[in-house]
Amino acid sequence: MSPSSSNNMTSSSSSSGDLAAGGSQLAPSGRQYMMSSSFLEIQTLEILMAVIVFVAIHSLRQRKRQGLPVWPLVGMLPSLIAGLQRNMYEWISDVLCAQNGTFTFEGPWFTNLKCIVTSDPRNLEHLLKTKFHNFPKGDYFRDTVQDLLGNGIFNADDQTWQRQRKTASIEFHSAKFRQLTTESLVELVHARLLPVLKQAADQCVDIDLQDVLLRLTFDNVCMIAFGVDPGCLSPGLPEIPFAKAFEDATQATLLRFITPTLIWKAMRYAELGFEKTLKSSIKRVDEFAEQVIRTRKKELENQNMNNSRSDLLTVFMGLKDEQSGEPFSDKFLRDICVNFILAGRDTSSVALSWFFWLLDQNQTVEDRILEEMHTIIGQRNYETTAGPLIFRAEEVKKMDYLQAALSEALRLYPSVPVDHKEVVEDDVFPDGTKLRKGTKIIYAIYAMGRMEAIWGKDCREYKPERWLREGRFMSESAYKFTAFNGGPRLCLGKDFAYYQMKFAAASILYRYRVNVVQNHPVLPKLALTMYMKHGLKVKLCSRGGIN
Ligand code: HEM
Repeated sequence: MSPSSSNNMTSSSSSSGDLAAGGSQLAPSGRQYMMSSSFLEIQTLEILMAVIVFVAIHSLRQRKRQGLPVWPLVGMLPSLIAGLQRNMYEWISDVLCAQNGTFTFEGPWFTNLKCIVTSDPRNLEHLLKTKFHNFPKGDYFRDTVQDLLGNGIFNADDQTWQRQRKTASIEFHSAKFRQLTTESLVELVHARLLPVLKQAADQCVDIDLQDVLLRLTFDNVCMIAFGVDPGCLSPGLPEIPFAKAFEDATQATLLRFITPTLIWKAMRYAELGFEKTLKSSIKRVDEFAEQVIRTRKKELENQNMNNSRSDLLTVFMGLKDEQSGEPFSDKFLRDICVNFILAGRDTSSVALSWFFWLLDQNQTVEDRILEEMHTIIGQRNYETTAGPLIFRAEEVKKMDYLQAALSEALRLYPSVPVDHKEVVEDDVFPDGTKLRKGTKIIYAIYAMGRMEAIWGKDCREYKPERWLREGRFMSESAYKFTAFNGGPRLCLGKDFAYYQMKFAAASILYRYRVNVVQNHPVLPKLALTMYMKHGLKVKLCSRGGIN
């Protein structure tokens, strides 16, 4: 109803009141005209209301599919928007639990927001392993993330992907790379992380642990991917423009997935809203990557450093494009670097943040981690007691309970909460869902951790014990626990990530109790990886007398 029609109705009702009182100033013909025109307006309104109610009831009754109302024109979009207001991942989990693990989302008819969402391990195995070639990332995904990720490993299929995977895999499994990662971690944790935490503890100030951990993994991945140290984790926690630009870019890229393609493309063209942010943040990301590539090229020209460096960038610079026989272009090197930063920075840090938050609520789990840690240290020879305690690689590997506690955190809060594939040829999922060529598939990793059918009645509880058999850590099928993906695209950094998380967590827990600040709001943020929306504000309590 328009404001003017509302005013008319008010004035007409008051004039009818005046009429009843016999006090009207209006001539009879004017009065009749007023009455008939208000009558017409009311009738039109009533008809309009009746049509709206009819359409609503009809669509709710007739077209409620998979528990979700399908509205004319806009499909299931209203339900998605309502889900976004609350917590999108919980909304998806609720729908999937009610629909036994698979449902079809239908967006507005004029958009391409239609996809099949699944959390069924049988479908996951089919998707990620058995019929791997029938489910690439696909054109829709590539088009959506192209501006940020280019042709890097996350965004590539077929030979472009295979080439990067093979090279990176050899590198990740080389002794030199393992040595680089272990050494860089000792340096980062002991010379940077612990002093920053000590300062916060000594001064009794709250600290955003997620921010600190993101700085740690950012510096770490830059060291192993680029061979440069950006110094993000240092006293005073300086703002690093590249890190900020990277975060803005990943967030804006995710928004493209929930915006009709035509709309975000128009926004990109007109440089509006999140597209404007994306453009400027990608520019800053590119500037950083280009500078690193230029510097490395100069270094390699001036000195023969090929043998002394073992970072990924140097390895890829030494290779040639199989098709052209030429060295890789700077643009391709930039894509490789940006993809590895995304892979290595935003995953372990957010996983650790959820882990510390869960630990704060589960004292018995923390006690068991400490007990395990002290038993392992107790097996040391006593000639090495001087100086700060630095966990050794073989000790970290023995920490089975800690590994179980981290896996349990990842089960409930996977760093990559949803992932995407596209159907190449018509197919059928093992659960009977028909898949048409070109259909988009979302596999809901977050929801999988909340399925009773997969984990049992206690699926929402934090129980590291479910990962242990006779005290030893036992990994689960990648199609049931998909936090690291599965099949040929299994996370390449999985072993490194566990080592990194265990080393950092043990080094912190050995020295501090991490208390989450009371009433600090903890919610997932809508981004490509599962950041905590408001960070993780904590107070650190020194365990006393430990260096
Ligand atoms: C808790 C930590 C981590 C988690 C939960 C995790 C999870 C994942 C997931 C879900 C994927 C599949 C993504 C996709 O295909 O869309 C993936 C791929 C990948 N991860 Fe990780 N990751 C972690 C840490 C790391 C680290 C530290 C690195 C490297 C420094 C890394 C390197 C990679 C790479 C290179 C891929 C691409 C594999 C491919 O497509 O062939 N990850 N990871």
